[in-house]
Amino acid sequence: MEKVIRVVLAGPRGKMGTEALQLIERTEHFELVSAVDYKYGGGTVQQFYPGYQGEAAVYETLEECIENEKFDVLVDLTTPEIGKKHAFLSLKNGIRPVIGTTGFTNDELAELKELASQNGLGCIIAPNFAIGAILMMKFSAMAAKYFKDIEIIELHHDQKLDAPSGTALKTVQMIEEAREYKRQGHPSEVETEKGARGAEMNGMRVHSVRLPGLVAHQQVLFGGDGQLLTVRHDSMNRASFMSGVKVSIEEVMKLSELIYGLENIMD
Ligand SMILES: NC(=O)C1=CN([C@@H]2O[C@H](COP(=O)(O)OP(=O)(O)OC[C@H]3O[C@@H](n4cnc5c(N)ncnc54)[C@H](O)[C@@H]3O)[C@@H](O)[C@H]2O)C=CC1
Ligand SMILES: O=C(O)C1=N[C@H](C(=O)O)C[C@H](O)C1
Repeated sequence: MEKVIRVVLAGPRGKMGTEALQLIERTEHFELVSAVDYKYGGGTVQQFYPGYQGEAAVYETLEECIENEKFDVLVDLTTPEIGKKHAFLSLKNGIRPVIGTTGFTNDELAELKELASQNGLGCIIAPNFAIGAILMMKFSAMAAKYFKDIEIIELHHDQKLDAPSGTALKTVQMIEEAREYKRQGHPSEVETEKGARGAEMNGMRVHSVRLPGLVAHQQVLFGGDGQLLTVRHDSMNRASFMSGVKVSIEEVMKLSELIYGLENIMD
């Protein structure tokens, strides 16, 4: 039998958190120790997750949870601001973080990497847990060797707090590793309306669409002489992210360093 991994979930009532609760519950070798939720602090998970048979308590803050519980992994599916705070706090307290929130700067990633290595702890920061999205990024990096003119369009639901998405930022980073800086468009182009050409990153243009009805989508457009290539991924629901969350909880237990992006733990 596999060793049981004791998990705490931050953000259990969110769109991702609700899926993650179900994943933890149905996975035999995962144990939900407790949840962190500012609204239900002092209560139990049963209060907002009908049908749940366990006794996991809810803490208002991660600090309180760490003081009272023993666990292996923190899964964070809250907000960019809280995800960052929880990543540092976990590593400082001997807990392995699996962070799904986005918005980490390079300096913050470097600081967390150092902290994880110093403490010999695994830490996974995953801009996107969906296998298809990881392949979309890998294919984009491959294509960038041959097509230097690139525009990224990421499309998300209108409740998303950060723009561009973590996936778009990671895609830019992976493309940067595969191609030199190249400024997109005409050298003398002018935006008569600010923002019309999107954000400029390593010469690429990144456009963020926010609409009700969307979940999480991205297309990377490559232009060449007389040809276009589009690499696109669509998450139609949050279940698409759960196999990546499961693998991350399992893999973070075997790591003693920080991994940024699941492509680094895929064969
Ligand atoms: N890496 C990935 O593959 C994915 C990452 N995400 C990211 O995950 C995060 C959550 O996404 P959704 O579930 O769609 O958002 P959501 O808004 O539905 O859920 C966020 C939850 O966090 C809770 N929360 C806020 N502050 C908190 C705190 N201090 N302590 C505990 N809980 C707190 C909120 O009450 C809410 O229930 C976002 O940052 C999003 O960008 C979303 C989908 C996929
Ligand atoms: O907020 C979301 O929904 C998502 N966030 C991640 C991101 O910023 O890339 C992953 C996915 O796109 C969904």
